Amino acid sequence: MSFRRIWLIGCGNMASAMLRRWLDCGLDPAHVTVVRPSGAPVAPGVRVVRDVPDEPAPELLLIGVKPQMLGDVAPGLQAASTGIVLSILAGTKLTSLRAHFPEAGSIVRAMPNLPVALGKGVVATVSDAPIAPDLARLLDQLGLVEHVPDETLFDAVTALAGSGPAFAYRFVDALAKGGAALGLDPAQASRLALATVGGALALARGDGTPPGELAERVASKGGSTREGLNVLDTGLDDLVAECLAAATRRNAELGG
Ligand SMILES: NC(=O)C1=CN([C@@H]2O[C@H](COP(=O)(O)OP(=O)(O)OC[C@H]3O[C@@H](n4cnc5c(N)ncnc54)[C@H](OP(=O)(O)O)[C@@H]3O)[C@@H](O)[C@H]2O)C=CC1
Ligand SMILES: O=C(O)[C@@H]1CCC=N1
Repeated sequence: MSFRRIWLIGCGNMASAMLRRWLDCGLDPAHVTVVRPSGAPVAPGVRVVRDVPDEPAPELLLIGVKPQMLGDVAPGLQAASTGIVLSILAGTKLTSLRAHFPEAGSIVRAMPNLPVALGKGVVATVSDAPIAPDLARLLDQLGLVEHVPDETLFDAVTALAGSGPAFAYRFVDALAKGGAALGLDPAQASRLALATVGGALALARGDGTPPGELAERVASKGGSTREGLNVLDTGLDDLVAECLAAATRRNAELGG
């Protein structure tokens, strides 16, 4: 048995990426209702409404609005939140979610990232009860699922995995810009950067060799890669650590 009634409250960049994957994996669109102020269509067969329907509560209620909106939307969701509440809100803790949804059967906090649209994302979870098998199946379809039982680490997980795609895209852009600065055609440099990083990650994933070791394999002794790595090694680790710390701090602020 899988869920027959799933409501998504908000369907922006992140929730729509999750829904896209679930529909691709065979979720019946007739089982899905999206509540969004714009009423913008989502996918064929998915009901989209502007207001919370006056109907029996869904089995799964996904909260996909911005964290700052939670206080506005929660009062209108009391009757709708008696099943499983799944929150993807950055920063927002289980205790806060429980306060907003006191009647929820269970509350699951998940932190997905955009590649879930292709089933190649990451979803970190923490919950106030064991995750129901039907929900676990849906989450598994999104990519790597990591349970993070210590919720105090969730802001850091959000920085690394939730925001991580943005940081990775910045690196790809920097590679392309660097190539263009050396005279390559910018469009060609972008293609080269994306294909190079995509291929490098595919190799790392398939190979099982730690990325640090793979980097050493590219850097032939006395060769040019070493010269480049020497430059990165003067500050990349510190810069990325600062980047994650800044994002982690902001997640904590968003949580109030
Ligand atoms: N973007 C990402 O990569 C990630 C985001 N998240 C989390 O996902 C959540 C959403 O982020 P994101 O998708 O980027 O944001 P978006 O701005 O893309 O989407 C926000 C959604 O909220 C909807 N909305 C606004 N007000 C209401 C309301 N009153 N009732 C119902 N829906 C409403 C909007 O509706 P409409 O479309 O009609 O305007 C929109 O669909 C955040 O909490 C964020 O922390 C987590 C991990 C990664
Ligand atoms: O930027 C944000 O607030 C959210 C959290 C993780 C990714 N996007």
